[in-house]
Amino acid sequence: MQSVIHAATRIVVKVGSSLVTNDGAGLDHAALDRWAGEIADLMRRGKAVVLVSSGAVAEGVKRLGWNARPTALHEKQAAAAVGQMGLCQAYEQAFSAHNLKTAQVLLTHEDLTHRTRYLNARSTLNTLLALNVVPIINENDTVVTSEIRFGDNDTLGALVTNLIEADALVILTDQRGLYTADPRSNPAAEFVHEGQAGDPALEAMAGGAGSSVGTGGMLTKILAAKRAARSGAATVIASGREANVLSRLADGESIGSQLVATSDRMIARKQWLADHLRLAGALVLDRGAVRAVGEQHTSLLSIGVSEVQGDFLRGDAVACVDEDGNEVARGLVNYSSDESRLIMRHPTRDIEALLGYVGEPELIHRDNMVNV
Ligand SMILES: Nc1ncnc2c1ncn2[C@@H]1O[C@H](COP(=O)(O)OP(=O)(O)O)[C@@H](O)[C@H]1O
Ligand SMILES: N[C@@H](CCC(=O)OP(=O)(O)O)C(=O)O
Repeated sequence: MQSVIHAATRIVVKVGSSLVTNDGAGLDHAALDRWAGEIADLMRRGKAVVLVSSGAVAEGVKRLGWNARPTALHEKQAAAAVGQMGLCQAYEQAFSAHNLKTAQVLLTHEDLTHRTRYLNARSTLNTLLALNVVPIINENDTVVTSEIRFGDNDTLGALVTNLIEADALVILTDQRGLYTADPRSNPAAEFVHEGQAGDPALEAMAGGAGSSVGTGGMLTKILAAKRAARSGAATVIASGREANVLSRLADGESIGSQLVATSDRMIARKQWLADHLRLAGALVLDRGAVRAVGEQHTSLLSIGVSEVQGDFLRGDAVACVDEDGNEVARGLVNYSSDESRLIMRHPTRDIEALLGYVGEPELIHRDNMVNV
C-alpha cells in the first residue's frame, strides 16, 4: 500500500501537545527543527503544507512553573497566552533555517462557522500558501468559552483540512498510529495499518481521553479522520518521533495508520463544496456553456461567460447561471470578479494579453465544480 501523501499536493500536518512539549517537559526544539526540515522538503516537492500545532497550554504551564495542566478555563487561557509566544518563536526560528517564513493563525470555532469569517480565513490561508509561507495554526484559546472550544486540535486540523480542501491530514502523535485498543493499557493491542474513515469499528478501538499532556486521545483523531473525509481527504495517524516521517510518507512509504475516505474523493469533495460553500457571486453562461457545463460536465472557460455578477476573489465559490438566472452549477473560481469581467467572452488564449499573466486555463475547473 502506497501512502496517500505521495500524490497529495495540499497537506495539513497536526502535531500534538505531548510531542511538541516532550510530554510536558518544555518545547522540544529538536523535534520542531526536524519537522521544519521535513516540511521544507515537502514544499520543495511542490506540496503546500499547513501546520496545526498544539502545545501552547503545556508550554505555558511549564513557563509559569505550575506542576499540572490546569482545569479552570481561565487558567488554561492564561497558560496558552504565555505558551503561544514560545511556540511561535520556536517555529519562526526552526523554519528560518530553511529560508521559510511562518505566519501565526489563531482560529476559533466561530471563525469556521460564520460565513464571512470562514471565507476570510480561507482566503488568508490560500494567500499565505501562494506566498510560500507556512501557516502555523492553533486555537485562539484566549477568547473561547468552554462551550465553543474545539478543545483538541485534532478537530481543528480536520476543519482546516475541509477549509483549504487539502488532500490529506497527517496527525503526528506519540504512538505509531491506531491500535485495536490503547497500547498503554493493553499490550496485546494490534496495529491498524489501514481503515476507512468513518467506520464505527475504529471509534470503538479508540477508547477514552489521551495523556495528561494532550487532550483528545485517539478518539478525537478517529473523529477528525471522519470529518476530513467529508471533503474527500485521507488521514494518516503516525508517530512524530519516527525519523523522517513526513519525507518518507511523501516517498510513498506506508507508515502509521492510513484512514481513507469511503466515498470517491471527487464525489465527496463535490458534495462538500455543494453543502458548505456559500456563494460570493455569479457567472452568467451563454447557451453553449450551459450545455457544456450542465450536460457534458466540462470545465467552464471564459469564452462561455456573458456576464459577471458580484465581487469575488480567486478561490471563492460562485454560481453558474443560465441567462434566465437558473443555477446550473457552482464552483471555485480561478479568477477574481474584476479579472473575470476582463476575460469573459474571450478564448483562453487571450487571457495572458488581457491580464498580463495566465493562471489556470479555465475559469472554473471541473474538479472544483458541482452540478445543482
Ligand atoms: N486504540 C488506540 N491506539 C493508539 N493510541 C490510543 C488508543 N486509544 C487511546 N490511545 C491513546 O491516545 C494517546 C494519544 O492521544 P493524545 O495524548 O491526546 O495525543 P496528542 O497530544 O498527540 O493529541 C496515546 O498515547 C494513547 O495512549
Ligand atoms: N490549543 C491547545 C491545544 C489543545 C490540545 O491539547 O490538543 P492535543 O494535544 O492535540 O490533544 C494548546 O495549544 O495547548
